[in-house]
Amino acid sequence: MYAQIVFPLPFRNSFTYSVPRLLEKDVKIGTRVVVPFGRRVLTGFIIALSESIDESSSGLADKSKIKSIRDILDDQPIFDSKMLEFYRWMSDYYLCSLGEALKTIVPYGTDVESKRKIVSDTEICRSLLAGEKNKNSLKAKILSALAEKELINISYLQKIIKNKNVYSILRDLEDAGAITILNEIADAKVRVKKARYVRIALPREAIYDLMPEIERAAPKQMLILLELLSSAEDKPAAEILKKTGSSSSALNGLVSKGIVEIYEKEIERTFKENYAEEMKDIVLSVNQRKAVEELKKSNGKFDVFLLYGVTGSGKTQVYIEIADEVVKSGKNVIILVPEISLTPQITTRFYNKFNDKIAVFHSRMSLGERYDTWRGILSGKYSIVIGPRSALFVPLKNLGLIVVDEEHDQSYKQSDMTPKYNARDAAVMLAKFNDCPVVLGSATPSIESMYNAQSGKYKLIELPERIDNAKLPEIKLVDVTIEKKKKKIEGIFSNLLLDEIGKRLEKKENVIILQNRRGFATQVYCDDCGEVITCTDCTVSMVHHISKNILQCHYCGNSMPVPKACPVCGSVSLKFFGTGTQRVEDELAFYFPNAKIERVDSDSISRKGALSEILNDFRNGRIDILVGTQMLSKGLDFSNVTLVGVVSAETSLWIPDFRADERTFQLLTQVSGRAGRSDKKGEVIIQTQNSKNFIFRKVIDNDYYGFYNEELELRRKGEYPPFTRIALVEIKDKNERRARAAANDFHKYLAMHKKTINISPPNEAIIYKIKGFYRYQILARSFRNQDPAGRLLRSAIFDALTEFNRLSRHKNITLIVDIDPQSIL
Ligand SMILES: Nc1ncnc2c1ncn2[C@@H]1O[C@H](COP(=O)(O)OP(=O)(O)OP(=O)(O)O)[C@@H](O)[C@H]1O
Ligand SMILES: [Zn+2]
Repeated sequence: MYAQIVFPLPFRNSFTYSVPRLLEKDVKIGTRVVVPFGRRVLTGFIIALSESIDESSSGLADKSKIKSIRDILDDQPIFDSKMLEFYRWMSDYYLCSLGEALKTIVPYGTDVESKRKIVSDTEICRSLLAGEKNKNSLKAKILSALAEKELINISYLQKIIKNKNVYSILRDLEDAGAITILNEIADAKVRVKKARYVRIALPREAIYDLMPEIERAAPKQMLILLELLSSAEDKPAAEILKKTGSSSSALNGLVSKGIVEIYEKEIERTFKENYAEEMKDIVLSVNQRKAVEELKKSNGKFDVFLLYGVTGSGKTQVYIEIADEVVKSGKNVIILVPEISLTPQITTRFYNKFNDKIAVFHSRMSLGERYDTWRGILSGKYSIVIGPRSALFVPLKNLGLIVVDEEHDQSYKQSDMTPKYNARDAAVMLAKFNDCPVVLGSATPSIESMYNAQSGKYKLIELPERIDNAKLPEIKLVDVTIEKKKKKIEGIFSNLLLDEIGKRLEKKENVIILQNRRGFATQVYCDDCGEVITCTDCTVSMVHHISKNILQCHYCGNSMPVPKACPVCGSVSLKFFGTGTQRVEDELAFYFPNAKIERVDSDSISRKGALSEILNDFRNGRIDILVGTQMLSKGLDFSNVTLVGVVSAETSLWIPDFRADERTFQLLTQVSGRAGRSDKKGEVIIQTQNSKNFIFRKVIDNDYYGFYNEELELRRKGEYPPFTRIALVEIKDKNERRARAAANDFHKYLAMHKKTINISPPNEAIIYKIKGFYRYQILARSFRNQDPAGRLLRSAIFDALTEFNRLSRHKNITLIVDIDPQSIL
């Protein structure tokens, strides 16, 4: 039997392996296997099985060269043939290999990787070294290292001789009998957790008979027995020993008498959310009921719905109702939410309804907790999975519905790793392959999704009103430049905002203050020469963090002490500029010394559980004011919040990116939507230096459609999505010249397609250097009417990649293709 295997690596073809007789009964399409690959051992996915192979077509010269599978990792498939079609689409659409697409199924840390070691015959190595004429040659260096040590890791060898190209020499040495290369499989990073459990091995009657004797001779054993008899369930050995204060010798005594047995049992690691809310009894409003009825019209078949419901319109309850219907019909549901660690509220509400039928994923879980939850899904334990973008790829069978909450959110885009998928768009495809409906919900739908709804591709459902007749908040704009002239601004706050905060504190109402930059001051510059202190590895300014009194780069994490003088001219008049959340918190504490203030940003909530605690305290009135970044704009539902303040609205508006307006509109509308969600009226004060920008009018008027229409025109003029399909190619290297040369090369190959697609010249990226890499970008686009599915665009890039890898002298640089990029910075 033969298996076709793909690897989570950039090569696109599959490889043929033979299946040893012993493993034949366990190999299945969709399982992971461990196989030799070149000189490594890798984990791959079986995508096909066959009894024989067609030697002419597989390009194999010799059947005897086919290697065999070593091991099978999964006892059941983690994907089926339908899923395989979906992952083929992913690899085709995002231009990655099938193996790279399949890798998204597997939770991080469960791969088996190879760690290779060399065992050397030091004698032979020494004599070979003596025979080397050039003692500075690479071979001589390798030999002298091997003559010293009998056992050495290849990676360590590469490090001490400062050269990676050791393989061909090592192969020669192995042929010469000087060394043996061992493949040692390093264990996966996560494994099933097991613990020793104790159970009673005799009938109770028999034990009662033995008791008097045990009590007399071994009182500790008696304590253990009583503990075991007191509960109906088996207990972990460690727990029993601790509880009875006895040592393991007492327990072993009972084992040797045959009274108890010790066995191994799997411990399931689960995450317990600290945040809790009571379950409300909810009767759907008329609009909610209508929405649910609309959704049910799909009859379980593929359909895409855009649920546009204003903030506080009760979208969550609509998801819960429809999910409940689907689960009752025997099918399963995936709910995607943005960066779930930030939204314990929505998970808690689902949890209250579905209890142990629901599996929750989020970034605060440990690897073990994730792995166990994942295996629980595979074994069919759960009907609903809720999580961030990666939850789309869980091995949940029999899918009946996908919900993407806050579909406009940027965090659905994978921006760090290949494939750079957008989980919202992938969700639509996954629903298509499974022939089930998908619901995209938002109070600020993305331009693309609304365009699809307007053009009839998606079905639009609206929730135009807030629950319980709550009104949308009243929004006021404060022009900081004008207020400064009138001397109506102190520090970073306008008098108006300070007054309003004061009023809320008196009334014991709550306040949310948004400033979308973390740190204290976002720029440090020299007042004499104008030098701005930037990161040594990135072309961005360093941010002052006051708690540790350091400057930190938010792109690479580099930090340094605050300099005493300008590094260029030596002047001591360094100025701190730009406002981060720490400074906002600091100033608020100055104006309102008696208020309880907490900060929510990625610095302050890094500790597990910190966010849940803060939100609990906020809900229970132990915190008056929350200050934070965009984290505060997402889905928070606290009825006592009556004021939202935005310190400076332009943090995202000035970013030179075609989505800057859209992002800013969404952020301001969403954060405003946290105010006035109950009978208490809400108010929002937005401070800006840019009051003329059109988006502010739209935010103030709660005019989503007005914003949409105006922005759509700008996109049409700028030739951006949804009118074009775009792809961003990033070429980067630590060597500036090489990066530029490679970008020019790639551009040359891509330009061969300039009849069908529109290609920008290779430009320096706006952030030219990140983590020491110089970055060049090429923006490619095709027009929707000529290339509706984006096929021309992708095939042009694919061809250029092939040519580049075949011909360019610079192919060793890093090249990243981003289809449908979220930003072009
Ligand atoms: N039919 C109902 N009757 C009473 N209360 C309801 C009803 N539906 C929802 N609610 C409550 O209304 C509040 C707002 O609902 P929810 O948080 O789902 O709004 P949302 O549309 O998701 O808003 P946002 O987009 O701002 O996150 C919640 O506290 C929820 O429990
Ligand atoms: Zn940096």
